[in-house]
Amino acid sequence: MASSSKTFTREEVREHTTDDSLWCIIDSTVYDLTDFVDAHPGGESVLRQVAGQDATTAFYNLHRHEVLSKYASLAIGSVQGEQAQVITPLPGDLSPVPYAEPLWLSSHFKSPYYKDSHRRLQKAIRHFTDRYLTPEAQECESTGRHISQEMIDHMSRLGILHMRLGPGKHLHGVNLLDGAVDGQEFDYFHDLIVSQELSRTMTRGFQDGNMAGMTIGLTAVLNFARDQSWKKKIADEVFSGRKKLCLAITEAFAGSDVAGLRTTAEKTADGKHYIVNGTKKWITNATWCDYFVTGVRTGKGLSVLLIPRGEGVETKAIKTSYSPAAGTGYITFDNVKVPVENLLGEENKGIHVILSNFNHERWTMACGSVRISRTIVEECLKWANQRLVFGKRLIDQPVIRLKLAKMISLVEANQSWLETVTYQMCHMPYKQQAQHLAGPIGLLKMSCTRAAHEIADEAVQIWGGRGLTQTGMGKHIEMFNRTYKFDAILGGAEEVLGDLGVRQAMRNFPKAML
Ligand code: HEM
Repeated sequence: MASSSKTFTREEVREHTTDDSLWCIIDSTVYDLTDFVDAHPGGESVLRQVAGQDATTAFYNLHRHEVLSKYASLAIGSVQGEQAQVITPLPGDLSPVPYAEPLWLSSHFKSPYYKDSHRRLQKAIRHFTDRYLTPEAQECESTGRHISQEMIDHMSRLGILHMRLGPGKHLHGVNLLDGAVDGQEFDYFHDLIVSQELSRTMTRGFQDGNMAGMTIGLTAVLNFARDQSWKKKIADEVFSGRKKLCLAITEAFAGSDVAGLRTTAEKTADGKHYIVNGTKKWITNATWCDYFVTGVRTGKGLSVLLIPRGEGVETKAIKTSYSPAAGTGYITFDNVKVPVENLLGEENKGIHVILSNFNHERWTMACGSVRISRTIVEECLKWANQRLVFGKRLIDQPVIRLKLAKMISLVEANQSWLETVTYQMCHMPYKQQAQHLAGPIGLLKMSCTRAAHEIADEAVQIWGGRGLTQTGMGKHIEMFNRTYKFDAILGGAEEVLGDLGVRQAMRNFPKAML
């Protein structure tokens, strides 16, 4: 952390113990805290108590390492003949902490699934996330500000928006992270990497605010638009970041029970328009979107319409337990006139459009949920290793080790299952995926979010009050414990997905008897 090449002996540091000159040592770096004492969020007295001393242990018991980067200007040099021991991660770095990375990224472990292009992509997107996305994400998460247009433009230029939709023709010829991967080569493992790396910002509200509406909504346009040039226009607008799009299915009347939707679309007498009336609730990104991919009731069934924001469309923010950065909204459609050309798929057969979207959405959520859980494990391992209580490190208590063992096992098991399912996705056409994988993906998502529930619970117990505090050392634990439920509800509640998995397994049950 030392920003200056000056060196001091420990004796010299010991002479600076007054309000006129107050120094201390943290990890071999010498800090001049004279002008900082008044401003220290932890108060003045604690700094006076360590004046002239080595405060390394006290510091790491109370602060995250990143505090030192933020206040690097207080460093005046280092202790003669000593070197800083604590690792300061640089953007893009892999974590050396055990279980902090999936096995395929840990030295000594092999995986049959990942090729060079996956490794290149992982490096590039991690660097992007650490360097650019995380600082904005952390700020938006706490202030509730929506993602900036600059960030959207940046992601568009790097093809990150395109990659969010998974493999497909929309990636052909697109520059993906300056050539990290060719669009034709992009498979579901690349997709998994993008999802997992982006969720490392540890900002669950912002994570959805980061174009989740587009991720789950634009696929319906790409797969079901009836006119190619219209499809291209919408896709270009959204991929370029000029227009924002979200998926508007859920209503106060119907959540996981899609068939219960009540928003109606009636055709005008001349057959050129639909008139849409109804409401939508909990719609991610709704407050700032231009297009709404909307589930509506049309006479004999459900249909899906792309509704542009305009006369009769109103959105208002819904306060949820995660950040307003997600743009979660309530939408009202009052006599909204929508051209029939905006129909996606066939009239009255919209359930097919809606359901075909679900698998990818649920799988993406499983990717994110496991990755965030993993970072929580890393946080807990670091904390248990550095926290001193009752005269020992937390990790020296068997009860803490047992909690960690359970958390690690859950994460590793789910990541392995995720990779197995992903491998199947890579080897099945989209139609077969819907047939064979809807059940397993439902069970996988359920497993990941049940695990998240256990992990959040144990993590807070390990962290105590810090796990309930939005700033400071346990901020990620607090965020996770407050928001892990979003993955357990959005995209299909755990119970509904578990049920789907078992029902699908029973559909072609053999005549097998005990
Ligand atoms: C370079 C030196 C230091 C800097 C830049 C610094 C900065 C900060 C900051 C930013 C916070 C707010 C909480 C957070 O963001 O983590 C904080 C809290 C605190 N600091 Fe420091 N600090 C330094 C050294 C120390 C030392 C040596 C001690 C104790 C011996 C100390 C004791 C505390 C305490 C008790 C809190 C409140 C912790 C809590 O609320 O959980 N600080 N410090």
